[in-house]
Amino acid sequence: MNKRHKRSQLILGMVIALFLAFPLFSNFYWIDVAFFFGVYALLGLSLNIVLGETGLFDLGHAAFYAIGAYVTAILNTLYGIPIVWLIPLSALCAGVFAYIVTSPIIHLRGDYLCIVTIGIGEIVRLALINNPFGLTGGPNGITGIGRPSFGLFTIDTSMRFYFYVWIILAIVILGLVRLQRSRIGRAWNYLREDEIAAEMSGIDVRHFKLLSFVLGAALAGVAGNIYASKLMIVSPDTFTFMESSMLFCIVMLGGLGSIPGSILGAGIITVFPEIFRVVANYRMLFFGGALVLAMIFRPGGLWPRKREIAIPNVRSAEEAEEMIRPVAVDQTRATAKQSVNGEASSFEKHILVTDKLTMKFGGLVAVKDLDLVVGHGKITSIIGPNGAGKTTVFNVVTGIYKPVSGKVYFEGKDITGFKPHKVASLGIARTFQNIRLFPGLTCVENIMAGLHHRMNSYVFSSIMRTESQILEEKWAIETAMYWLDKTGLAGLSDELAKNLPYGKQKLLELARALSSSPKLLILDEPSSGLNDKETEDLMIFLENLLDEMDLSILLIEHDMNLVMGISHWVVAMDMGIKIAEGRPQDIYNNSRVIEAYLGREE
Ligand SMILES: Nc1ncnc2c1ncn2[C@@H]1O[C@H](COP(=O)(O)OP(=O)(O)OP(=O)(O)O)[C@@H](O)[C@H]1O
Repeated sequence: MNKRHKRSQLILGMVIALFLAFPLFSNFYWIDVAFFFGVYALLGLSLNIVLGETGLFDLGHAAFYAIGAYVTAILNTLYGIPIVWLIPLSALCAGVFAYIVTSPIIHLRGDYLCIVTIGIGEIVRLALINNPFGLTGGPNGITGIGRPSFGLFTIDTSMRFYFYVWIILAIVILGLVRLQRSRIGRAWNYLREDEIAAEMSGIDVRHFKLLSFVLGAALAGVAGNIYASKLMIVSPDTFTFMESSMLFCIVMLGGLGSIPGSILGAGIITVFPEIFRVVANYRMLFFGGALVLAMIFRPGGLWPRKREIAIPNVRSAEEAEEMIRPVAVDQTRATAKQSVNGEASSFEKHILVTDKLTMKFGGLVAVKDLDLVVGHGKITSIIGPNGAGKTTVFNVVTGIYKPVSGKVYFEGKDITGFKPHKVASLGIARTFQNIRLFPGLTCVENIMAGLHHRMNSYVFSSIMRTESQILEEKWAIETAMYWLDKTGLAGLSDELAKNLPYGKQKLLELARALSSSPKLLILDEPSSGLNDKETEDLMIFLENLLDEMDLSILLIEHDMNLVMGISHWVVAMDMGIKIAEGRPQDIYNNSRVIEAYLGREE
């Protein structure tokens, strides 16, 4: 057991001891405060999934809390369904409600999403006040809600509620920690850091955003159930915009994506007002000031998440090889395919084909009727002056833009208009002209993004830590370490991507693309910002990759030495049109290409 592990266990032991001893040295008033601390910790953690992990601004989270509380109140008072049975039902109803209301708006970002979620919160509150179908009791709410009971044991005292909520919280924390360290948690973090890079790495943006809303809402629903059974009354004035704002503060104050941070934030929000009750009128002023100061001096929150990946135990070389093998197997698939019958078919020769591809931005034709072929196992370069439309071609091929007309075929399959994550999962990986990494995540986590679509574990297997999930995680970490090593970044596994120098960031982006075991690698100006030596190393690296992986490469490059040095085929573009194509030497001497770059001699 290492030192860190021992320290964590010691801290955990102390926290449990404090938790058990707390009722012994406090009165009922403070036990009740501790209960509400637990409820707000649950709520903070639920919003942390949406806001902290996924970066989605949700200022209407109290709506999901309300759904949980009202489902419990209605079904318990009208039909006598036991409170404990209503815990999963509250979670389910809040989750389904979140799915229904956020599905149409999930594509919204930042402040737009924020405003719409405020609207959702207000609509729910107003609906509760209006007493639909006579179910919610209007402004007075619902009274007479029962207590949770387990057989003959009923949770009916402050002390029991205290243990009840904190035991549920402990189970929730365990599940969330596991989720955070799984493929699901990483996918959420990738979305928070850079949505386009995440989607291009094979992550279904819509799906994972919805998942975070649904799980966050379900957890808020559980908090609603506990709250309703403790107070035995629910009314709309609990679930106001102020309540949502307070939950927002909990997450921001604690630190985005930090589980201990959200608990600390909940502690501050619930315990401090009680301590400062004598100056009750100035409480909000104090909060506002504290939040401003916290954001200035600790913009990452009071207890930010420390990012590190638990590297699996050192294993024998054979075991490591076994783990990484899937990459090698995938990499060799094309070789076998090409050698069938000696002569490859047209589509086997050309991994990518575009047919009369056209892309417009308003009145500007960025790409016009482009016919492009990328040879199987070859390096094809697109060159052309600034604004020629090269990056637009990449964006259309990778699904970021939908073309106005024309088709894109990958391995003979029409992929025109496919979403970027679908394109990535078919075997196309790319890097970007202006590097798009996940800056706040470690190098290993960045590379693991490329492995996402090759992994299968989901919510249940991640929370339960099934054997297959553990194995898959180990495989992903081993594979990421392999590519880290291969791209010359060994030793930087736990370094945050944003701390790397520019050249290393480029390599990291390349490692992420390669880890997905692509059939076609698309590189947008890979040598920009590199010095001559680094460019030469890159050239050798790419050529070696072709030998080792049987990969096809399509690149945009301004460095003519690189283009002429490694390309098998060069396509020249100007003003959205293909003006020439051929072997590098032919293009080098082509008068139209020279003219496009240097202008016509008067
Ligand atoms: N999202 C967009 N909206 C509007 N116009 C765009 C958009 N993306 C590209 N363009 C325009 O399309 C044209 C082609 O741009 P593109 O970035 O594809 O050129 P490029 O050949 O890659 O240039 P560079 O070498 O400078 O990167 C340019 O005139 C550019 O301004």
